[in-house]
Amino acid sequence: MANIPEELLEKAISDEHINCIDYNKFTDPIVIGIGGFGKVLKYEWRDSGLTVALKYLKVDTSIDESIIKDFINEV
Ligand SMILES: Nc1ncnc2c1ncn2[C@@H]1O[C@H](COP(=O)(O)OP(=O)(O)OP(=O)(O)O)[C@@H](O)[C@H]1O
Repeated sequence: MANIPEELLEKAISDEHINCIDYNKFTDPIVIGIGGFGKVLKYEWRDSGLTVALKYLKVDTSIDESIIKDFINEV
C-alpha cells in the first residue's frame, strides 16, 4: 500500500522545497513550545554555530494528507 505522508515529504525534499539535514547534526534539545503540529524544540546545529528551533510532525499512515500538505507549506 502506498505511504502517502512519506511520499509527500520525499517529494518536497526532492523538489528542494524542504532541506533534509541529518538529525545527528542537532544537539542539546530543550522543549520550547507546542504548536498545531506538535512539539517545538531548541537545538544547537553542530558545525553551523547556529541555535535553531525544530518543529516535530508525528507521521504515521493514519495522518490526514491535508495535515502533511499544511506542514510542508508552513516550512
Ligand atoms: N523560532 C522559534 N523560536 C522560539 N520559539 C519558537 C520558535 N518557533 C516556535 N516557537 C515556540 O513554539 C510554539 C509553537 O510554535 P508553532 O509555530 O509550531 O505554533 P503555532 O504557530 O502556535 O501553531 P501552528 O503550528 O499551528 O502554526 C510557539 O508558540 C513558540 O513558543
